[in-house]
Amino acid sequence: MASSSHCPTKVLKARVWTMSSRFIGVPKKTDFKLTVERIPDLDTGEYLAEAVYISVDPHIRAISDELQVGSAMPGLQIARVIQSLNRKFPVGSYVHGAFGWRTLTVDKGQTRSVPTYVLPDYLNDKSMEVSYGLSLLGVPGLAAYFGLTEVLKPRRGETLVVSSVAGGVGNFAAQIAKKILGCNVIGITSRDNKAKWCKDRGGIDQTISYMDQDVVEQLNKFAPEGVDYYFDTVGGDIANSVLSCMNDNGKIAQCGAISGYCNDVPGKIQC
Ligand SMILES: NC(=O)C1=CN([C@@H]2O[C@H](COP(=O)(O)OP(=O)(O)OC[C@H]3O[C@@H](n4cnc5c(N)ncnc54)[C@H](OP(=O)(O)O)[C@@H]3O)[C@@H](O)[C@H]2O)C=CC1
Ligand SMILES: CCCCCC(=O)/C=C/[C@H]1[C@H](O)CC(=O)[C@@H]1CCCCCCC(=O)O
Repeated sequence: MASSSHCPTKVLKARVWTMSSRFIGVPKKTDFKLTVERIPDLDTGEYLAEAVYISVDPHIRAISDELQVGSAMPGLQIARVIQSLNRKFPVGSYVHGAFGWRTLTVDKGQTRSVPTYVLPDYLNDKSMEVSYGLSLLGVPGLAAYFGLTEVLKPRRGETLVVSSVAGGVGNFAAQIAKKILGCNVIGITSRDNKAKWCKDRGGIDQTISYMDQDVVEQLNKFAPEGVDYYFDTVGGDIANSVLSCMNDNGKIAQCGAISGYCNDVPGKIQC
């Protein structure tokens, strides 16, 4: 029997956010409903985890047509185990799981849409934070790292453009490309304040604020010899602009297309 602080008599309730109406355009507060769910006593092999961080991803909007109205919102979490009848998930450990937008989850450690796992012992390093399990050391960091090292494979000194460079995935991609791979990195974001953060904190070479500047004009200025690689997460007009500045045999990693996620036409995501 695994060690446990399991208390069968206490009634626990989870707060669960559900999709109360289908999204039209950008989701509104009224499209969500907060519900309460009773947590059953644990069975053998189960553990109970309390949400510490919930990741609210753009991806969820993109797949929302597949969700049932009234169902719980899906999403990744870092949750802390507070009761356990499963040796692999001891009380006090932090778990990465696709538990959705809910405060308490009973789980068996099975793979859901992504694997469920206890965070490795990087937490012993005081410079590391639990939230990194959902960011740099989670799916956004992996998407950035493998998109660069397995798909694009840029070489030192080559020019790489990253869109949504102030976002989770884009900011990791740009920093890995600059600080580890030694590329000349141009980042695209909406506004100057975000661009400044990417340059000052992220060390990105050049930035373009697409709300205030002409993307093609700026690319021609920063990359007069053309763009070698494009790490794209937005699609749409920005992607078309970058494409027009690509060199022959340039490479593109299509990692997302956020500009189309809030389209009202079901199933139509413009890349
Ligand atoms: N999170 C993940 O694990 C993964 C995410 N992706 C994809 O990466 C992309 C970004 O996701 P993520 O980094 O998590 O998201 P974030 O929420 O961290 O960043 C999203 C950013 O996208 C930009 N954006 C929003 N709408 C538009 C638009 N219409 N046109 C151009 N840019 C827009 C905004 O930045 P700005 O103000 O600069 O426009 C916004 O801050 C998405 O396409 C997603 O599907 C892919 C793989 C994994
Ligand atoms: C249709 C647009 C795809 C854009 C790519 C993207 O954003 C993908 C992100 C996910 C990745 O494929 C795996 C993930 O973990 C990312 C986001 C998290 C999704 C949570 C799903 C939770 C659930 O299904 O319960």
